[in-house]
Amino acid sequence: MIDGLAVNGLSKHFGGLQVARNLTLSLPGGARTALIGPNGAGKTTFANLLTGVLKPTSGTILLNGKSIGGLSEAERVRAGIAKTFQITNLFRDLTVRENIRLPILEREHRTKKVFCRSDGTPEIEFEIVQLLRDLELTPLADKPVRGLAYGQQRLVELALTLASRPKILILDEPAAGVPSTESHLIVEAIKRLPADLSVLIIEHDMQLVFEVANRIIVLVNGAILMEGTPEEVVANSQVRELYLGGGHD
Ligand SMILES: Nc1ncnc2c1ncn2[C@@H]1O[C@H](COP(=O)(O)OP(=O)(O)OP(=O)(O)O)[C@@H](O)[C@H]1O
Repeated sequence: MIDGLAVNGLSKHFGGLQVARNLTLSLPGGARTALIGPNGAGKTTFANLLTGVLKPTSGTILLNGKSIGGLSEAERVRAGIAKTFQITNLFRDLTVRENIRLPILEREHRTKKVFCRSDGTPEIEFEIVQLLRDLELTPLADKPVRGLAYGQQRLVELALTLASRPKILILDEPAAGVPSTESHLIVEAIKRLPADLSVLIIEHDMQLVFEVANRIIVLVNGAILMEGTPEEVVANSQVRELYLGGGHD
């Protein structure tokens, strides 16, 4: 059985506009792969094809050898494909702990916002403590989200996503809007993610990409221009010309 995600010949048209062109790639268990490319290259479209927000025009997506093409968004989350929540999904008046409790209750089919204010089962509370620790949020556990720095809020968002116990984690611009003084929080959190989790990072911040990714896929006009190590990508003259700019070194 193929371990992880295998995408084969994935294409998407919006009318006459082709935004994904015959994309073939794999994200094996433990992958730390970045998807980069200029604005409009099709990165978000590709993420939406993986999560089921969009249906492809053609092509297949296999997770651990099984097709997920026919699954809804919710079914794909249950199958193990998760994308980071947008910050607006956080309940700003609830504490960090209460926010993290919500997706766990939901996963356990006990979803009701009112329940997240009080302790769940010992297993649920233990899981929250572990997530808080993994993301170094323990000191902030009982603070309302509204008082946190933006970078810290992004970590809470990541904790919420991890609560679905994903096998494939898509981080869509994890550092977007995070002040440079806080971006190290994001980098460190990504570095501490479970080793066997496959991570796809869509990110414009090249410094962050080079710190956390060991494979980079370059997307241009909906097609893969190249895939390689960060060193190979930086050395590629087309990438330097098209994306990084000729002067990048
Ligand atoms: N629902 C849609 N209908 C029509 N065209 C769309 C739709 N969604 C995206 N597009 C187009 O598809 C192309 C790829 O967009 P996409 O958002 O995937 O690029 P991106 O690489 O994520 O860009 P950015 O880095 O700016 O976020 C763009 O030309 C965009 O205008």
